[in-house]
Amino acid sequence: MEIKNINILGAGGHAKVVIEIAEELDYKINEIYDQNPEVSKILDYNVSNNLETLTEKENVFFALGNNFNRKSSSQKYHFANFNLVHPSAIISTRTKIGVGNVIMAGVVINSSVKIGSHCIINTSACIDHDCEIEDFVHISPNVALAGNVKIKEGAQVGIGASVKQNITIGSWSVIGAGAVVINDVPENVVVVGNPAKIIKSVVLK
Ligand SMILES: CC(=O)SCCNC(=O)CCNC(=O)[C@H](O)C(C)(C)COP(=O)(O)OP(=O)(O)OC[C@H]1O[C@@H](n2cnc3c(N)ncnc32)[C@H](O)[C@@H]1OP(=O)(O)O
Repeated sequence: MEIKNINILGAGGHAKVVIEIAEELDYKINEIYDQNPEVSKILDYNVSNNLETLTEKENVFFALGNNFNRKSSSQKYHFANFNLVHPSAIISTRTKIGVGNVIMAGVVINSSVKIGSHCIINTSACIDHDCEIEDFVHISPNVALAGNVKIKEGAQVGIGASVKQNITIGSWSVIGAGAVVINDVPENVVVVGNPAKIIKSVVLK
């Protein structure tokens, strides 16, 4: 049987879920890295803080919840050319999908969806027909995207939010938990509520 190797960058809460999906899919986890010198263990794995050696590694999977950090890591490291898809996810065979994405338990992706690279499609999210999700996006748990929604680069749709059909959410914007989005959202803003309204600009960290 082919041995599938993976190195993981990130050792926080999100990384725990990524690790368990990789285990479920029979990946061999070579090493786990985190820049925080106070983090030396995750689950039952040791964590290396020597990120210099990570530049030499292949198949690095970015288990980082911060969308901007996944983008900057993708410019530094040899990223994984595969996706980690939980076996319980239901994904239309007509989905086009890049690399480095994690698709968690209970996700449903319907017909003709496009997903870029290094996205998080979190637990039980539903992405309906013809949606387009660009790179470095995070679709949080229990989000519902209706048909033909476009989520631009680096945006985060917060837990439990709903987005009406044909809506576009601008790059790096944040949709608050539980929001109901019925109008297009420009780039670099935070929106909350029902109906979702802009409350501030996004400061990228
Ligand atoms: C597995 C996982 O954990 S995946 C991660 C899932 N997590 C999420 O989806 C979190 C999404 N984030 C949120 O909802 C955040 O509250 C944000 C991004 C919308 C705002 O966060 P902050 O920038 O820290 O704003 P802050 O907490 O200061 O709130 C600003 C105002 O908006 C209000 N507000 C914040 N979030 C929401 C929300 N989701 N819905 C309604 N109002 C909200 C606050 O009450 C506050 O109002 P006030 O000024 O009248 O007091």
